[in-house]
Amino acid sequence: MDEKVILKVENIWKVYPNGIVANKNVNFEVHKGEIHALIGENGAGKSTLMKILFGIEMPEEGRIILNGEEVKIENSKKAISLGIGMVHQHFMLVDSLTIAENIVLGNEPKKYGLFMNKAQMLKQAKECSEKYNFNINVGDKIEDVSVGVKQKTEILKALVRGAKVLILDEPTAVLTPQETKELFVELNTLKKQGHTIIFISHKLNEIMEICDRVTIMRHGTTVDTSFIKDTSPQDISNKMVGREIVLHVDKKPAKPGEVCLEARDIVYVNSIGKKALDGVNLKLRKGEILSVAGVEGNGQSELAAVLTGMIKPVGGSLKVLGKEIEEFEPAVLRKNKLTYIPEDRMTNGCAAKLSIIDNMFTDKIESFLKKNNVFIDKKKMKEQAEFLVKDFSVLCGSINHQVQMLSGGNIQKVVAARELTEDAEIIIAEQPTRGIDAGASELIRRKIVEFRDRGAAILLVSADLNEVLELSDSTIVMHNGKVNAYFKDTSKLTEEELGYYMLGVKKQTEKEVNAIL
Ligand SMILES: Nc1ncnc2c1ncn2[C@@H]1O[C@H](COP(=O)(O)OP(=O)(O)OP(=O)(O)O)[C@@H](O)[C@H]1O
Repeated sequence: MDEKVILKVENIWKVYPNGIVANKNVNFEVHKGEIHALIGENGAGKSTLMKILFGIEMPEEGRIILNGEEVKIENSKKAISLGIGMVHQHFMLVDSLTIAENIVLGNEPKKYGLFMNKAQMLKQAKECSEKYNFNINVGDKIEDVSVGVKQKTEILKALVRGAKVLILDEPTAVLTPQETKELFVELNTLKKQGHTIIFISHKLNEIMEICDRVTIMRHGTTVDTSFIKDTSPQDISNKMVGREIVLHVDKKPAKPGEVCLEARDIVYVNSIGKKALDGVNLKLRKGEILSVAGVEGNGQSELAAVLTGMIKPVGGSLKVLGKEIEEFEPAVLRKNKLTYIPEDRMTNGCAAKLSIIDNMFTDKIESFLKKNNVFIDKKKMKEQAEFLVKDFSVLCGSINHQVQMLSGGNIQKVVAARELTEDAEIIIAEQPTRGIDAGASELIRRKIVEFRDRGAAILLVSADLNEVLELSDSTIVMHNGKVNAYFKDTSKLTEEELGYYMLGVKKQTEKEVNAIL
């Protein structure tokens, strides 16, 4: 066995109970001390392969060789004992505990073998964060820290448990440019200390910046591995989808029309009594894309939830298409032609156990009634669902498959296909392309611009600053439940500048912020 290879998978096959072959004959080799990117379209089989390496799924066939020896990884405990760690996109931390407590959770140092030794625990956590040059205060509570710090905690948790191979699932999806830079410095430190990192991402520019090699998956199998220095974003996208992906969406200047959504002094208090929205004002006009930027947890999600009737504010007023809305109810708002792509697609975006076709049309049954107004035109419904599946490139065996059987990105495409309907006049799109591959992301971005050009109003809540800068005409930035900046013309902004407002390092005056009204 080649000395430099730390992990090798050979001829892996994984067939899910519904017959979907998620991994077929996968061969993948990772070198000791490298940052290795794994990229592929939604549904290409990346998560399945990583779940196999972390013991969440077992393959039907194939071998995993770690440090030259064949291993069986029956569960995550075994993966951890073998030195494999994984940081998922959704953090698995206890909010009410400190960073240190989270890091040692399950392995707490004990006094007399009984009580938690707090001093020892803090010391251990501090030493670990210093060893890896992580600049954090281990005594802080998770509920008080930024997303970037939560992510560092997750990485430290894996390192404390002895991870030598670290799998990171889209680690930059929720980070500001500054936090991403910091993460990359830390990853390079880990690399220098001999750790190996598998970096799953849809972001080609980041892969080019931080990774040493890249493996491309397509239709369940690994099709190519290259050194980053020998490849290019175009080359990677060609191998991934068989064509060059246009990474930029052209758009003409906006022609904003009348105001169709107006929120005044919105206040929302969350379950722990904190003002998650503290007097938010905004006006959204027809024919414009207004984006809401912010580090996660600064009120953007709550704002989208209030505007779509998912949660009730304790103060403020809302006008939709010129009418004052008394009841902030989803049904009332939807009647006013407001549609919503929620951030949490599994909880709010779909009924996971229902089929794709049912998810697409549950609230549009009336439009499929036959002339007798009794029976549903199932043929028309099927045709329409098949059209949308094709139009949004949803990878699925059949429109009758349960949504929970789809890969994350494909679930998002089903939700987007359902919400970007012909008659939508106001679209609230929250992280619409998160977790979506570059090709499908290009398609959704183009559709959003098409809707704008047709006169719809779009409120785009996105943590992806490249998306904010590319799509939006105007931008607001949220920090600590308030709008702390309003930019009428996004084209003059840079990611770095936005990052400063997102972190609260910069702040506009109230007059500048309220220029939106
Ligand atoms: N639990 C499951 N049951 C049945 N089929 C599944 C299950 N999980 C995934 N699949 C299917 O396996 C295939 C590969 O999915 P996987 O999640 O590995 O893709 P992926 O490359 O990680 O996609 P994404 O980028 O969207 O996360 C897809 O066709 C998906 O529908």
